[in-house]
Amino acid sequence: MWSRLRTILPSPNCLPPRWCSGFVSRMRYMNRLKEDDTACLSALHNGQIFLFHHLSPLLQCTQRGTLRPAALATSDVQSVLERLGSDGSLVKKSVLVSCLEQNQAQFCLDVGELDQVSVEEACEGKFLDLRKSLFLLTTAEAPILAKGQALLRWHQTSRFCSATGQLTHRNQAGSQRACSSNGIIYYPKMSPVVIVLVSDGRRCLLGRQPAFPLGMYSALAGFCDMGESLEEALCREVAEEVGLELQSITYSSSQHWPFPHSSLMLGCHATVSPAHTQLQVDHAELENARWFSLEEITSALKLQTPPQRGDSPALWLPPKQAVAHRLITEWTKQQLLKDTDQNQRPGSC
Ligand SMILES: NC(=O)C1=CN([C@@H]2O[C@H](COP(=O)(O)OP(=O)(O)OC[C@H]3O[C@@H](n4cnc5c(N)ncnc54)[C@H](O)[C@@H]3O)[C@@H](O)[C@H]2O)C=CC1
Ligand SMILES: [Mg+2]
Repeated sequence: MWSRLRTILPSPNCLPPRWCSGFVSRMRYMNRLKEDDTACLSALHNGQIFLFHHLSPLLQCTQRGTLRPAALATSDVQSVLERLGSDGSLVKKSVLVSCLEQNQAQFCLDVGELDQVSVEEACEGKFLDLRKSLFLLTTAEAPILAKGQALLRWHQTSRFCSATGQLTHRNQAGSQRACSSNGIIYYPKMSPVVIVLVSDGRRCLLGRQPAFPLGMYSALAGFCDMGESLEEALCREVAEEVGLELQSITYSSSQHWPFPHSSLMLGCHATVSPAHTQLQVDHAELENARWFSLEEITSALKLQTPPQRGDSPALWLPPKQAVAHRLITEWTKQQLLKDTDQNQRPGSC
């Protein structure tokens, strides 16, 4: 078995907009807000807030009937909270997540201590589970919600120092917490996860976990063990879950994923020998895994609505925002190109 990691430049839509004018100044401004509590508080007063309720984001319906995250002016959020009987201190629990042009900072805030329906009515929106939201949202704000939820969850579960047992206190941006007794600083935690679309040259391999929505299959994924490289983790996960040995690995792109806790998903393509494609699925990890043809994948990519109970079983793919979807789309394009090349070769009919 051998593996090779080739770093290729992801397609432009995977990259942060660093060539847009103002990118450097925005990044430096964000960095300053993480270090300077007074500047961050002032940015919060002039900024925008995405509200969450018990980690579910607030979405609003657009005039075109689509959903988008509600980016509310901090002053409006402040008035709503005051009307609902909360004192002004709640807004200060916002966490910094992004920055618009003209250095307008964006924050996320969980108002789970207030009545959900009252906030929804006051803000003309609905709090929706983040997983469901990611299936429905098409806007560029989806990653901001994922980041916001991950940061909010980290603060909710990191209130005590694991060395002293004392309370920890956050900075204004919410980018770190410090122990009140010995000053140890804690930063938000992420787990590296490998995700791989395995191909035998003609078909691609997808797996299904019991908790997935009806009909959904995805690329194989798994947490990296301590001490492992990306390549080692990929080879181990594929061997464990489906009993195959990888021949080659190509890096595609990465993604932050907030479920179940924060992960950094490292997305790759891999190949196995067409002579060794027999699967031995570990049913403790996967409900099923199987090879899918290009035709099956292209039909699934066209589906607009998820299969319902009672429908004939149809393949349903992860949402557009998931790196798994990106890997599947990249593989499909590559296969279609290969087919076109073969058909254009002299002598092909
Ligand atoms: N964004 C995307 O396109 C996709 C994301 N994923 C994500 O990938 C992640 C990993 O996939 P799985 O197949 O579940 O992983 P997995 O194959 O490693 O199995 C999960 C098990 O690994 C163990 N584990 C080891 N280290 C862990 C850690 N740091 N945190 C939690 N559990 C750990 C636990 O026993 C857990 O039950 C999942 O969180 C899933 O949400 C999965 C598929 C698609
Ligand atoms: Mg897995």
